[in-house]
Amino acid sequence: MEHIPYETYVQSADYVRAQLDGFAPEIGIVCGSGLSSLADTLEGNVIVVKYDSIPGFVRSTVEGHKGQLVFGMLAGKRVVCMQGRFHCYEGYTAQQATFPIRVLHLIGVKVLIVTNAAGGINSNYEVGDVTLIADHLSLPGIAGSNALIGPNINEFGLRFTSISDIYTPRLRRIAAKVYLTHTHLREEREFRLHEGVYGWCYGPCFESRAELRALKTLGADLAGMSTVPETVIAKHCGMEVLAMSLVTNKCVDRREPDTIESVKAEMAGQVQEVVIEEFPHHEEVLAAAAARTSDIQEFVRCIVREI
Ligand SMILES: O=P(O)(O)O[C@@H]1C[C@H](O)[C@@H](CO)O1
Ligand code: HPA
Repeated sequence: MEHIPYETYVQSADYVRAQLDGFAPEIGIVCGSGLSSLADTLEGNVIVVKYDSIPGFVRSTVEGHKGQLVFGMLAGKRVVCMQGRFHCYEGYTAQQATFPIRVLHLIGVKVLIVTNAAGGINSNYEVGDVTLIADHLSLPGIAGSNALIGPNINEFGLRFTSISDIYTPRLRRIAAKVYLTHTHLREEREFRLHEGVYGWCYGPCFESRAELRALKTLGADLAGMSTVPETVIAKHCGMEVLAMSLVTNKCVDRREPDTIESVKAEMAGQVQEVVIEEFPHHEEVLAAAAARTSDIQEFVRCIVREI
């Protein structure tokens, strides 16, 4: 794996800063699949910097991820939105995928809000619900895919970083309070908020039934293909982190019916019940995100106001 040296991040940050005419964002927002329009709500003198112009940035290859940084004001705060993120399943190393996060840190971002689309493993979760991420389960991380692998860059943080409080309690409390005090979000818009554990899966396959059962047993409420490398890198360089998932589909973890038993029953002339199950696909993810995008925009705007 090729190590990205500190100087490359600095060069990239210098380039981005030079486009900003003195604007210094304090809050960064990563827009998940289908949630790019969060950036459309920025106000003031909005500045757009395309990823393909920034040294060190790779290319966004996934539909629903535009590939640009958008700078502007949100609820009175200076903000930068990542309209599109990089995923390891696109063939990028965790360091390449998280490169922008360190660049945001270098240009002054102190708080990172990460959004994503995820599958609901927890059977109480419905499509359209939002979950504050309280913790994550990173099987790839445990097994050796961690964005911090390689020489430590001391300028960013410690070799051994505790991630016990990676999802900053102060920010989760703000988000919870916003939710509980904005009755119209809960009542008129039927916006349900949970708090749960995000299970990072490498992708790009959606998970098998057995994998989902294993994730559930291990304590994951959600399955997703992003976020964890970004939040680990953000924590390493001292940012406060708030992460939330939009549940875009329900995960099917039911066992496959036993083929031998069903063929036996068929041969004995018994009529078989046909169970039609909906498996996830990316179009469904984008559609579910589009349906909730304005509520999430409002939720994030209210949170940003309180930070
Ligand atoms: O970037 P996020 O995590 O929001 O996107 C999810 C995971 C895959 O990229 C995609 C699957 O539909 O949505
Ligand atoms: N699994 C993994 N990632 C996802 C899913 C899912 O079901 N839905 C959206 N992103």
